[in-house]
Amino acid sequence: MSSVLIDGKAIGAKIREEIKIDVERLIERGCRPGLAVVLVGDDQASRTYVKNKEKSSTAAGMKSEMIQLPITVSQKDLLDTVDRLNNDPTIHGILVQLPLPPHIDENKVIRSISPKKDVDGFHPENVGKMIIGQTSYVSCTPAGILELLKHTGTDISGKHAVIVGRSNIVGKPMGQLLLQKDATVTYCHSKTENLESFTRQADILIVAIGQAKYITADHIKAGATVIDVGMNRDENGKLCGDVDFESVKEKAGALTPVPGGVGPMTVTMLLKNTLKSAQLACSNYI
Ligand SMILES: Nc1nc2c(c(=O)[nH]1)N[C@@H](CN(C=O)c1ccc(C(=O)N[C@@H](CCC(=O)O)C(=O)O)cc1)CN2
Repeated sequence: MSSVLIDGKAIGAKIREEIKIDVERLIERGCRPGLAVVLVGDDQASRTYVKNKEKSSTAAGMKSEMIQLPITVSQKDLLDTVDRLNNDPTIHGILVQLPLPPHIDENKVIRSISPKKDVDGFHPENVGKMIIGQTSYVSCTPAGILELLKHTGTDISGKHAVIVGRSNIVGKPMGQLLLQKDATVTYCHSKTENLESFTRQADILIVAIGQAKYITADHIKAGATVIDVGMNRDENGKLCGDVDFESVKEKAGALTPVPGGVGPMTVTMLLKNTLKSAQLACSNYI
């Protein structure tokens, strides 16, 4: 393997230790950060992520409340649950696990979360602030990727960052964050013609398309930093990313693995946002 492996598990663990210390400090001052996670239905992957969030927030010393609602829950009951959490002073961060079942209006649910407790950074108020460079909660996966780039000393300013994928929670905010760090940003997506002609120009390539091992060594420039956001199962049922790790590792300068790359950073950034929300809320009465 010629490329540097970007170890999100290790970097995330280091940041979580720092978060834990700050949580202890806040508790000493009478304020325990609280995170509420709402899960609708029993999708296996979502259950795993939610359990992980619950476990990680508890390990950081936070209060953790997991609310599981049936897949048949009405939109009203879900909005009422969010409303209750918005008004609970012991809860500083609220997230509703995505995806939601089709009968629920996802945008309406996201908009119902108080922007002050929107630790996922999905509320339009936080997205808008992020785009114009104001302090806000930033979507956890792109925020985690920025941390990975920082920890690996990757130059961003003036570099060409190519984002493959344009979701609201990863691709779009990722490009904006890199733009703020003075990268030249290109967005590619399912309708992009001749994808390789763009990805081969990338100094930093971020891939979030949900297609197992789609990006191969032929798609990349030698020495590029490649960040794999994918979470798929291969033909043997083994977890894999959107990047063909085995071929790309021989050509990239640095590369994230799946698992152990971006995923652990997503949860770490969630804890960081929850801590920040608690610090802000508690500074009002401490
Ligand atoms: N409300 C939200 N919903 C969803 C988000 C989100 O940020 N907020 N992101 C994804 C899923 N996700 C977090 O919720 C997530 C996915 C994967 C991981 C992770 O740590 N993956 C591990 C492997 C896990 C496994 O073994 O299955 C890894 O990459 O090492 C964390 C968070 C969609 N929904």
